Amino acid sequence: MNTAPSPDSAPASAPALVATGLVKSYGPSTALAGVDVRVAAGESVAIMGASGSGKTTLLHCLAGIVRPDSGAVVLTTGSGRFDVTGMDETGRSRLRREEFGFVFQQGLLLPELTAVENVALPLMLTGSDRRSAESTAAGWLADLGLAGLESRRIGELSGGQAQRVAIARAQTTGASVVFADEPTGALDSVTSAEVMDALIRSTTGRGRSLVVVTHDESVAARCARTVRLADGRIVDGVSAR
Ligand SMILES: Nc1ncnc2c1ncn2[C@@H]1O[C@H](COP(=O)(O)OP(=O)(O)OP(=O)(O)O)[C@@H](O)[C@H]1O
Repeated sequence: MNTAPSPDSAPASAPALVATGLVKSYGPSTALAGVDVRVAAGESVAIMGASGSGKTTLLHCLAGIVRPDSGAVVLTTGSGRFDVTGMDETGRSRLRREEFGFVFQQGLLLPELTAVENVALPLMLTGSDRRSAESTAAGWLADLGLAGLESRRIGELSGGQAQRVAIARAQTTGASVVFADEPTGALDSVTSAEVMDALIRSTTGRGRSLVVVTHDESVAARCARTVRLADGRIVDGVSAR
């Protein structure tokens, strides 16, 4: 990342995301009832569980999108140690831009932009000029097997191609951790396998961590470890370390 947003004093070390005691309620509904989870550098972790078990809430707490009612999330990267839960919204939003990448089911790509413009956007938001951002973006598109499709708008791509554009976009800023929520939910099984391979290769293959929320056992099987939630608690796979 360019500049460390308020790191505390710990020395730089390999990226790792450590959550302890996460509790989050929405009115009377308890989404997380005390979750501890650790994601090591270069590790891929699937989060599984029935609908309503708290998967997306956990992912959002880990990524600093949602602040838990209690508990802590700490990210350690080469840039420093970040108290994700202790930061204000401005700090968390900067952390999300600079240290985290996101891939969602629908990709959240901007349909009016081309593939290369979508991938270049996060770089331009962190200060790169258009020419160098698009050059880096084109490199990521090629890495994900999309060379030649740079100028296509998102609607002119297949679902699998669009998800690979979303994966490229999540990588451009050098994210330490990539979060994916049902990244293959809209794809057939063959395309899903290809997209998961691309996602894993471009993240853990480069030492980044990957956290994937999925209902699909075949997607989870491609991750190094699966954490299972039931009623806001981890029931299996608490930590490999
Ligand atoms: N913004 C919100 N407002 C109110 N309740 C919420 C909100 N987000 C989640 N919840 C509730 O918290 C619980 C956990 O939701 P969450 O979306 O984390 O589960 P999930 O396991 O991801 O479910 P699904 O697989 O259906 O997406 C559910 O009871 C849900 O209704």
